[in-house]
Order: sequence, then C-alpha cells, then structure tokens
Amino acid sequence: MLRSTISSLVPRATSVARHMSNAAKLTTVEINDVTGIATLTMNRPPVNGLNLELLTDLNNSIQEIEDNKSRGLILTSSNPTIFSAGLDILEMYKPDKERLKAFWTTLQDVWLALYGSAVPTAAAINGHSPAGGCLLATSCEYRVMLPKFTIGLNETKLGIVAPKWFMSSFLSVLPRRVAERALNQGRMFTTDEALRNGLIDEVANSKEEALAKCAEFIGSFSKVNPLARSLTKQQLRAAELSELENERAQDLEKFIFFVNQPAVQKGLGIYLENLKKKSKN
Ligand SMILES: CCCCCCCCCC/C=C/CC(=O)SCCNC(=O)CCNC(=O)[C@H](O)C(C)(C)COP(=O)(O)OP(=O)(O)OC[C@H]1O[C@@H](n2cnc3c(N)ncnc32)[C@H](O)[C@@H]1OP(=O)(O)O
Repeated sequence: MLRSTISSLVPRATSVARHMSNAAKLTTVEINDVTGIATLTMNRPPVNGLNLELLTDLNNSIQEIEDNKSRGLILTSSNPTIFSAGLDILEMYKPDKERLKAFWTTLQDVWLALYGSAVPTAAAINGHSPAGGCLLATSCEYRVMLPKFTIGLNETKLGIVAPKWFMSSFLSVLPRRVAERALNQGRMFTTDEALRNGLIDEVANSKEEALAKCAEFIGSFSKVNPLARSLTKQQLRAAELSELENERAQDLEKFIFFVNQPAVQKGLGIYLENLKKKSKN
C-alpha cells in the first residue's frame, strides 16, 4: 500500500546537548500507493516540541512532498496524545545567538512552505495542539481532531506575543472577533469548542478515522484541475505570504529583541519550571 516510506537515519552533530533529541530523522513521510496522498508524521518525543531539528525535518519533508507531486499532504503526530506542544521553549530560554536565528528562520520557512503549499493540506490532530502546534494545524486547509484534547494560541499566557503571521493562519480559519478575543485571552479550545467555533472542521474517534477524513477532504479535489486549484489557493493566501516574505529580516530582528528581554526570559523560566513541576506530579 505504501509507495514509499522515507525515514532515513541522518546523523546530526550539534554542540548543544540539551537540543539533541537523537540522531534519527524526526519526521516520516509515507505515500499511499492508491490515493497518492502523503502522510507527514512528527516524531520527536516526548511532546513534538518544535526545535531547530524538527523544524528542519518538517521543512525538508514538505519540500519532498511538493517535489514528489503527491496528491495531498496530511500532517499528524506519532504521539498518541500530543500533536505538537508548540515551539520548544528551550530554544528561546537562555538562547545561543546563532542557533536562535536559525531556529526562527526555519520556523518562518516551515510556515511559508505549509501555508503556501501547492498541494491540498489537512491536519489529523491526534492530541493537544497549543501555540506552534496550532500554527501548523491552522496553516493546513482542513482540520480533523480527536476528542478531549485542546488547541489554541496561548502565547499571552506565557507572557509572549504571537507574531502577525501566526495570527494570519488563525484568522484564515476563525471569525475575526473570535480570533481577537481568543488571542488576547491566550485561550485553549477543547475539541468540542474548537468544532463549535470553526477552528476545526470535524471530530474523529481515532487517528485512523481522522486520517481517513483528511484523505476524504483531499479526495474532494479529484475532479478539479490541480493547477487551477493550487493557483486559486495561492492567490487567496498571497497577501499573508508576501507580508512575511517581504519582512522576514525585521520579523527575525523583532523576535530576537523580544526573546532577549529580561522580563520575557524570566517569564519563560517560570513557565518551564511549572511545566517540569507538573510533569513530576
Ligand atoms: C510586536 C511583538 C513581536 C513579537 C515577536 C516575538 C514573538 C515570540 C513568539 C514565540 C512564539 C511561541 C509559540 C509557542 O509555541 S511557545 C510554546 C507554547 N507551548 C505550550 O505552552 C505547551 C506547554 N506544554 C503543555 O501544555 C503540555 O506539556 C502538553 C503539551 C499539554 C502535554 O502534557 P503532558 O502532561 O502530556 O506532558 P508534560 O507536560 O508532562 O511534558 C512532558 C515534558 O515535555 C516538556 N515540555 C512540554 N511542552 C514543552 C515545550 N513547549 N517546550 C519545551 N518543553 C516542553 C515538559 O516540561 C516535560 O519535560 P520533563 O519531562 O523534562 O519534565
């Protein structure tokens, strides 16, 4: 059934021990022989925290799927309870200057590639999806989520500010007043609330069902000319994409300045400490 399983073992050297997950690739791409749809799975235990390595692998996998001429892309997670915990806070806490730059630049690349992808995209959200996890999900065209998890942009709760392009993805899905209130509150939506508000499109009772519903969405374009479809999507998304493309350097500068503020560092430190305390109880 699987045309190919791309899951190479690429050794990686990094000088910062805390960022080393392991030497293996942190994403896999499986292409269904029959449908031609690619499933891109994030696999960085324990919580799919988006660090530089996972972002790099995501970026390469998206590129690979575009180059393969796959019929569509489904983004999901190998973790049974977490889609992605969002950005790995360790990348921003007491950061190494050069690595911080590479980290943010790669996150920009991933968003541009996923939000602007020429192929139809869907997210099978099989677990919690805060902040950066929500960014990935809302960059896709369709979302199917499993019950009793949470999704949202909770940045204000961490004392940080979601950049404009995070908001663009959110606003492409939610009505403006719902998005504005949720962003200001740092609101995390339960699966039911997400469905009621339109943040997700469907609920599924298992990962398999979620993947099937995503495939069904992608299949709904089978009678549409692929070039016409992708040019239509790209035109609709062009303004947000160009905004970041034209302001990448300033966006990076703002991020670095903001993250290095003592108050932000203090807040991130406390948030991390609380996360660790919680995980020990
Ligand atoms: C004009 C202004 C311009 C502004 C420009 C600047 C903009 C800066 C913006 C930066 C944007 C950031 C977006 C983000 O994504 S920030 C990250 C937000 N993520 C979260 O808040 C999620 C936190 N995690 C959780 O809520 C839970 O972990 C979970 C995902 C619900 C899972 O819960 P579970 O109980 O299963 O697991 P644990 O909590 O026990 O966690 C297991 C271990 O993983 C560590 N962990 C969890 N999340 C993160 C994370 N995001 N980063 C790093 N580490 C994380 C946790 O501490 C546990 O570690 P331990 O086992 O070592 O104790």
